Amino acid sequence: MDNEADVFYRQLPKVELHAHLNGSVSSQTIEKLIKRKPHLNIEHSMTAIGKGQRRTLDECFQVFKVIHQLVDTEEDILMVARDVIREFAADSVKYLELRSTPREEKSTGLTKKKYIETVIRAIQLCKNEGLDIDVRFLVAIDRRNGEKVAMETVELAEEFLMSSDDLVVGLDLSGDPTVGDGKSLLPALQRAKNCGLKLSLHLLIPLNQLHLVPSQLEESDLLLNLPPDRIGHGTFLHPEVGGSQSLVDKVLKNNIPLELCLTSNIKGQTVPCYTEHHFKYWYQLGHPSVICTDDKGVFCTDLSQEYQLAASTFGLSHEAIWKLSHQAIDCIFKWIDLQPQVFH
Ligand SMILES: CC(C)=CCNc1ncnc2c1ncn2[C@@H]1O[C@H](COP(=O)(O)O)[C@@H](O)[C@H]1O
Repeated sequence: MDNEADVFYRQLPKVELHAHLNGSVSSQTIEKLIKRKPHLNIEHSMTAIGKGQRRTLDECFQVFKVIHQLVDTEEDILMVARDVIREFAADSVKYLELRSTPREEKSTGLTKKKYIETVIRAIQLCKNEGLDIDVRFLVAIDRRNGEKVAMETVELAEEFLMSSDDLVVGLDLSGDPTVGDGKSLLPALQRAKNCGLKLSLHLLIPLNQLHLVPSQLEESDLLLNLPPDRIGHGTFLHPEVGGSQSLVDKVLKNNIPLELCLTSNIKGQTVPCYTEHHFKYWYQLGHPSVICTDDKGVFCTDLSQEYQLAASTFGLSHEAIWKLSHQAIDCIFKWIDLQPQVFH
């Protein structure tokens, strides 16, 4: 990215609302982690999906397991979070919401509480460095871990909502969509909502699952009834891709912004190609659709590149892209009390 058009995307003030911490680790940081843990015999090819490559959903989730092996101490989390924040700042991201699943690692003494505290410390250190970026945190629930862990995670998030000086703003529901039962997580999500945590929920079904698993459509319907404050991916909501008009109507009625991650969906094969990405459907409806990276490290991308891809795929002018990035800013004012001048 270095010609005049690229500079436009690079300099565009952007908002990143959907970034999983451990999926956002750059190759430079992975190199540092590999050096710290040579005994794991992890190669860089095991932690990223390169240009033109695609993986099954299951293979994508295996990649996260490899990265988790590399990031298992407080020091690792601190380094990873600081590097990720600096990289987003260097890409002119002015507001970043990181999300991450607190993990316990008995062998290193890491607890879920220390995990969250460490991410918060990284955010504060970056603030002290004077980086031009406002960073907030969503505590994530991995649906694989079931309802008990989900409820414990909500309780932990609730504690930090009170004590983190507005840095912890909400809760994310993520993880392999083919695993676990979203319905059983409803009480935890409802509790989160009741205590003032904002909810961003992954509604993501792989293409090859469509029509085969009606329970997943039912699950999405139930999750939409909460309703969430934002939707991650929303890959199958509209009727043309196996969803339904009633799902679409719920999203429209509640004006729930969508976090859309183009390259992630192509490389993870939940969408067949860029031109068929559901961005087009929601954008044409004029619905708040926020371009995001999902896992910039794993999918070898960044937010500038994702905006540029949206523009070239769907024929958007610089003016339209500017409006799109502004619409993303509007989405966050509903969540937090931010000074608008941050973006000027
Ligand atoms: C192909 C593909 C992975 C598509 C969509 N992307 C995702 N969908 C659902 N959960 C995710 C996705 N990307 C990352 N995650 C969640 O984020 C975790 C990694 O970040 P962290 O450890 O929470 O900091 C993964 O283990 C997974 O639970």
